[in-house]
Amino acid sequence: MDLLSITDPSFVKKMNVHEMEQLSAEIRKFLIEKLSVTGGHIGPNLGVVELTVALHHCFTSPKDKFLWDVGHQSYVHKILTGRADKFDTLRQYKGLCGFPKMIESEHDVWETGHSSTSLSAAMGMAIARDLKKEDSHIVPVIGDGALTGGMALEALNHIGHEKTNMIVILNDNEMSIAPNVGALHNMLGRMRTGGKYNKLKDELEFLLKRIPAVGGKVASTAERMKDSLKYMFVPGMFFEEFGFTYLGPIDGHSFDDLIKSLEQAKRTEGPVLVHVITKKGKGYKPAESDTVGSWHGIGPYKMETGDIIKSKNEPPAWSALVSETVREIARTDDRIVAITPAMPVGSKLLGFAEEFPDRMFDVGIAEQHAATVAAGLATQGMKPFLAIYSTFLQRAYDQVVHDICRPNLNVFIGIDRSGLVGADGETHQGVFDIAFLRHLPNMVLMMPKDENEGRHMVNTAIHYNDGPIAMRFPRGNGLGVEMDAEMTTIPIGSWEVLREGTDAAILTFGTTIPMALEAASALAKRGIEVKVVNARFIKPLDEEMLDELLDRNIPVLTIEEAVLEGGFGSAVLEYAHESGHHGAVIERMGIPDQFIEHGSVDKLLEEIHLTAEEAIRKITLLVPEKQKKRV
Ligand SMILES: Cc1ncc(C[n+]2csc(CCOP(=O)(O)OP(=O)(O)O)c2C)c(N)n1
Ligand SMILES: CC(=O)[C@@H](O)[C@H](O)COP(=O)(O)O
Ligand SMILES: [Mg+2]
Repeated sequence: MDLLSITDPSFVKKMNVHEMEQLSAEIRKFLIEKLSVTGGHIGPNLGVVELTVALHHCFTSPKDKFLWDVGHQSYVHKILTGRADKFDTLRQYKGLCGFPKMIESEHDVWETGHSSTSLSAAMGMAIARDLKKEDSHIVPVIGDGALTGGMALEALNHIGHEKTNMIVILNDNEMSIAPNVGALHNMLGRMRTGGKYNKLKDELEFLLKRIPAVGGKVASTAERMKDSLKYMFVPGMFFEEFGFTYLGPIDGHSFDDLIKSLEQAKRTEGPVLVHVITKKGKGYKPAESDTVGSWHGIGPYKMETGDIIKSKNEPPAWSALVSETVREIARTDDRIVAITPAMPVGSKLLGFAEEFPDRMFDVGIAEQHAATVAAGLATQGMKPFLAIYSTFLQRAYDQVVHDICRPNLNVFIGIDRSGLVGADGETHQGVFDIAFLRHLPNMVLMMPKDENEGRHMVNTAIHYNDGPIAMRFPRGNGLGVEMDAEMTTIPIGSWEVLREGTDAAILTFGTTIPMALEAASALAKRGIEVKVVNARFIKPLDEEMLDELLDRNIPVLTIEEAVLEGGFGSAVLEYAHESGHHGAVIERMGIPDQFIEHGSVDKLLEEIHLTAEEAIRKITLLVPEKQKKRV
């Protein structure tokens, strides 16, 4: 069928198994073709084609509510709900979002992007349904990786206690981004093979009943022992213990299995968990054979070969630069321990893990746990390196406050993907970390201007022993600058003058430095001399340099690729006020008070006027006498 002609998913309900198999083949082909051009989360989506088709066959969306945990695997759902025609714009500016988006469709009932929220939201919807005496199925789909998120456990605990009608689909493909980790994962592994338990039980009963006279009695005892037998083979029946009816494990690519189990789940009172076994990347060899996690989320690729299309000799990715520098220092400093909450691939920690297998911990999707493990390590004189995306650090805010800053522990937080990340959009922009870290006592927060300064900053952080220190760095590659042979340390709280000027000053750091220098050189052509300062320490400020600037009463423009509210510019305003510079002329540029959607970073910067042109405009207005002289 023509996927582009789909307007709503009701057609799936009338399909037989053969037709659904055909539809699945077409969807797979469509995804492989489209994503070879746009990039995206190809692996997760190829793994849930049959599952998603079966869900739309057995349930009636949006009356029945599908919640896609993390949401990166919702492309098939988007195709079946009339959005196939938008896939050429996937994750692009004003295009199709890569995650569920209520504004796109009534079939997207819950927005995700951050992991492990679906069960809690589903519980909220189920409680509302029951209070309003409505009749619908609430069907969260959660992956084995997302299940390692603490919120999921909190939700299981509540749902099982309330015995709320809900059908949880556990999409188990043994992968998080990288191979999944943890005791939960191991337990699921035993459950996956647990299917043998049922066969073993039948064989045992059959044999026992053949023993003349006593056999029957023994068989019935064995029947009574069934649960303990089950306990022997299916560890703890974890979900049943939580009050769920456990169905599975079933083949997530077999419509017979899927439909039988989903229909049984619909007839079952109380919370049900259907354990569905799928293969990530199913149907596309390069993705299906991926055991590392490279095909979880990917850029454009050559469809025929699976070769990733990448521009040649790029400078190193920031994540690799930071993690490899930590690895280099770790060779002579055995205090260093690296911790990642399920992002070993994105944080480029596989090399560190290979060289120091005892000193790298992937704790699963458990940012709160990761932060407090780091704190615990620091109490014992170790030097933990918490490698974490800015957006996911939001999950561990209280642990940073309560367990790291308050006791003033020597934790080094590498805040990756700081600033706009682009295609992942609203849920992933790393723009809040300055605002939620700057106000924490004892916290040092810095951002390097390029990868050479980044190496010196990592070295500074490792050798800083006066409490928590965080270095934020962007998604993507460095500037390709020359690297110093030797690593040094940078004095904490010291800024750097990049360009002299007497008419105005721009204070900025990291990714917005090139734009500031561009603005300054354009203004110089108009006779306006602008000082550009690398304000590489967001906390503490370089008060000496700031005093010198403010004492000269020259206008100051702060620029940051982070939210304005409570950001670096706010810190400068606060300082000017508190230091008695009440007449200071200070303007700010940064992320406005709104969520920034998906699109290329350049396009997003343009949309929010975080550009050299805007800096020029603001500075020109700030130095009117120079402007008049021009006329
Ligand atoms: C709070 C949070 N931490 C980390 C991530 C990054 N992340 C996105 S998908 C993913 C793995 C999810 O694994 P699973 O739920 O099993 O889904 P699958 O990709 O296997 O379908 C991770 C760690 C995230 N989205 N949210
Ligand atoms: C869905 C999710 O949260 C991750 O897959 C995320 O998209 C990874 O981001 P990077 O591509 O920046 O590593
Ligand atoms: Mg998984």
